[in-house]
Amino acid sequence: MLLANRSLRVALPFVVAVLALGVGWALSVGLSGYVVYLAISMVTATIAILGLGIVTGSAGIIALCQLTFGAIGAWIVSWLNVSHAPGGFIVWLVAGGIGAGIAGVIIGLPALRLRGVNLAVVTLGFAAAFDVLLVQTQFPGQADGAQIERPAMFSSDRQFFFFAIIVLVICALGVFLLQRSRIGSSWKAVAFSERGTAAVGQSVSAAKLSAFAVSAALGGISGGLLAGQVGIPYASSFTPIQSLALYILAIMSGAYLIDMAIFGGILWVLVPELLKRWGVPQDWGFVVFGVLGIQALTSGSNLGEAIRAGIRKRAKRRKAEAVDPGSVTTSVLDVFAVPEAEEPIPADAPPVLEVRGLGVQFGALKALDDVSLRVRPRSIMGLIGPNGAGKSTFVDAVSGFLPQHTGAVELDGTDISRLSPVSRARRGLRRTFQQDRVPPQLTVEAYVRFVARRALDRDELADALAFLGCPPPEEQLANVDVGTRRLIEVAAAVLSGPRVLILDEPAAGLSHEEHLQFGQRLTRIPSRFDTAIVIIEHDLDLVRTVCTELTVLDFGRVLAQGEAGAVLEDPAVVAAYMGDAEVTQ
Ligand SMILES: Nc1ncnc2c1ncn2[C@@H]1O[C@H](COP(=O)(O)OP(=O)(O)OP(=O)(O)O)[C@@H](O)[C@H]1O
Repeated sequence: MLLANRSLRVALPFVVAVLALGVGWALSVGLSGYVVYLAISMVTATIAILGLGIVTGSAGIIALCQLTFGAIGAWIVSWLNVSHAPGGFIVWLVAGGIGAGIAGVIIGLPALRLRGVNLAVVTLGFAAAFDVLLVQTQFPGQADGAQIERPAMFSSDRQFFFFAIIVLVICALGVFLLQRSRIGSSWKAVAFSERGTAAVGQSVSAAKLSAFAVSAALGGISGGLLAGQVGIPYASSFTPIQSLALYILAIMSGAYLIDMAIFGGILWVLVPELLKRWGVPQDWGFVVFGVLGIQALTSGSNLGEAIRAGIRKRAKRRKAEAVDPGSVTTSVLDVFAVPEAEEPIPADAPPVLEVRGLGVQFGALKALDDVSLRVRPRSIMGLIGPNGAGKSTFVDAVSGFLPQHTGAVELDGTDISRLSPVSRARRGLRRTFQQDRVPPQLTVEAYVRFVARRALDRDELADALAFLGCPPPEEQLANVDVGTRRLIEVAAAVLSGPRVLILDEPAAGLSHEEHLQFGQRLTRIPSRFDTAIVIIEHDLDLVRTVCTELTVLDFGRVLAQGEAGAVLEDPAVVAAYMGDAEVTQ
């Protein structure tokens, strides 16, 4: 049954693709000549919007030059056409996509450093500059009236429409599969938190540049198709203002969702066409798109998300009515029956993490001063201290987010002090954050697989989720409360098989009951998953229950260190905590 479900899930996109081809063919035969021409425009716009859906919708990067990539694709197709390059239109179209993809990487390079308005200016500036260049130099063959040769099998408008549908289906299927891959998860992760992305071993630059490349390649394919549609492309089809309007359509519709990209493509053609029929100048279409964009930006959501949220809400209500409340408790209790491979660690085993003389200075403030500690394999060390003691600074420095630190950090005897956060994470030093860094656009399963960075079978994944009291793999993270998301973050990090896992206040946001349960589960992680844990926690009850060893920081220095019980009774530690309102003794 499970196998049948899985096969169905794998086959479904391909079945939908074949059905879409069937519908496309029927439309190519059934629609009137004029509507067929409009429908080709709809398809080319949809492909460009699909690309925008990746860069803006998934990766959260502003890019206002999508039609410039279209112009690059059209230029390459025109040039190959006048050069009578071998392979014909289909090969030229692919070349246009690749050329635009390369341009996308080049334009994406500033995006590694720029954000928001600055990036908008750069991309719009590129669009404006390219537009001026195109108007001056024209497309190859434009002056001589050289028509672009369509593929022999798809030479009429009807046939070319079906060809455009085939291209759209291939692009949409590619985007669908990419969105569900590691690359797609990296786009959504980088949109939510760059630090969170780097901390799980994913290069932020690779995530951003791949989003730009794929998006621009789709823009190039769209432009190449448009060139084939019109025969002789003109710069007026690829102006910066049109790129802006397309961007607005993409954010308004939620174009990272394929159906909404198609909806955006339909609007792109339908609005000007309706205005034309009503005798209103077509440029008013930009005003309509502008109003829709303002509405989307002010509501903070998009049409696709709103529709899906409504559907999910109804499904959840129906599911809640059907669930037997007793069954949940049983599964949580079952988790504690899972046997663990307990191999004793020799007392003289070398530390997995050794920090020596760590120092961090912010201006005149010494946030960390000569901090040293050793974490033994499969141990749980608590890192505690009053507010502002330097705990989070310690985690940032050890995990590579504060490269200016002094002192040494060794993982399994290897000095990692000079490595980036990504490299440290890949070597098995994982961390979580005090703030929520779990991208809500992903499902629990997609997030866990992305963080784990290794092949996980479904049972292993479901087991670890249940072990930490997390929701099932198919649950959308947007539907999960922040406290539970922190647990999913821990489960995912644990499944990556880290040598050391540093948890920065992982129980924040959990109820008292969940807090206790979390503590119980935490004590079993080291032996079950063969990892050592360093936990920062304010709740000394939890610290007392789970930690074998403690390091206490105060004003950036180590105040006390050693066996947990003894450290908590140290008069200096008690004095440091006196009056700290957040501590519960
Ligand atoms: N980026 C920064 N620039 C300047 N000062 C900073 C910066 N980050 C932290 N600090 C300062 O360094 C000191 C240690 O801060 P840190 O956040 O590490 O403490 P903490 O023990 O984690 O506190 P809390 O328990 O409240 O999270 C504080 O005085 C803080 O104001």
